[in-house]
Amino acid sequence: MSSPIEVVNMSPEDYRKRKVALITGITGQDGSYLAELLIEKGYQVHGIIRRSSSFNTGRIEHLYKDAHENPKMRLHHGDLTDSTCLVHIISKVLPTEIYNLGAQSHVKVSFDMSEYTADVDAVGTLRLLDAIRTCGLSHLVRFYQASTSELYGKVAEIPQSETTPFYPRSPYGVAKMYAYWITINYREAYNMYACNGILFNHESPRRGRTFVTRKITCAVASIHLKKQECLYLGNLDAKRDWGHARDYVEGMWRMLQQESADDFVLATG
Ligand SMILES: C[C@H]1O[C@H](OP(=O)(O)OP(=O)(O)OC[C@H]2O[C@@H](n3cnc4c(=O)[nH]c(N)nc43)[C@H](O)[C@@H]2O)[C@@H](O)[C@@H](O)C1=O
Repeated sequence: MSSPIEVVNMSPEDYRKRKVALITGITGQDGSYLAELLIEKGYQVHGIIRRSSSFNTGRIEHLYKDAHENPKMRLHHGDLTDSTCLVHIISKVLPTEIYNLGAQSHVKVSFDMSEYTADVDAVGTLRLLDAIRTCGLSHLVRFYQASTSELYGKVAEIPQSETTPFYPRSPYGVAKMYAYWITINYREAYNMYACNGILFNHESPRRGRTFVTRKITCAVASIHLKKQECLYLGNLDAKRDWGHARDYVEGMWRMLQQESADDFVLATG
């Protein structure tokens, strides 16, 4: 096994051959599908999880048994609000690819917790990008930023395209707007391979129950089982493009396998 000094002195090609991924937000819908995909592709996968008094690893339990039983996956306690731990984890793991999927991702909640949303979603992205620099890995690591169709917010045209101007309409959208531009800024200022994936809504059986698709499907099941009588919803005029999360995580991986970094939109059309 190579020492950390030998690893950071490798050529970018040899460094990437190690196939080590670090995922923030690994316990979420996308993180769990991405971890599965990367393990299948022969990556060693590392995930950052937030400390919680209750178990929050339900979506990745089938992948993570014990570090001794599954050496392909390791979890680290950490948080996007804590730069020290990000530097510590990155310097230990020496990832070849970093996927920043960690976020306060609920649009409605971002109005109730706007400062927290900005701290995690906007400044958290900056902390992660800067941790890569602090570890001296800017020229070696490939970085994926989970951007969002919420950047289009009050849409300037229908349908949206790569050239549609952004107009975020929530603290979530505005925080993600900062993350989008800081990713581009690090790409241009430090020549980092850093991509934004602007993803439209994507769903799966692993989608959290507070998002509208799962709220409705779970309610239908509960009503059928006579455990619930009615369902209360909010704005019914919104329109959404829905893809499947499993397809979209493959898109994330492909964005990091290009010759040069760019920003991409994923939607079903
Ligand atoms: C791309 C984007 O995708 C997601 O954001 P979202 O589209 O807001 O997701 P949602 O499932 O909460 O809402 C869908 C629509 O449905 C409306 N809606 C009506 N009634 C209820 C309702 O009762 N609950 C909820 N949650 N929504 C409702 C709601 O107002 C909205 O117009 C996140 O992953 C986000 O992180 C992201 O980046």
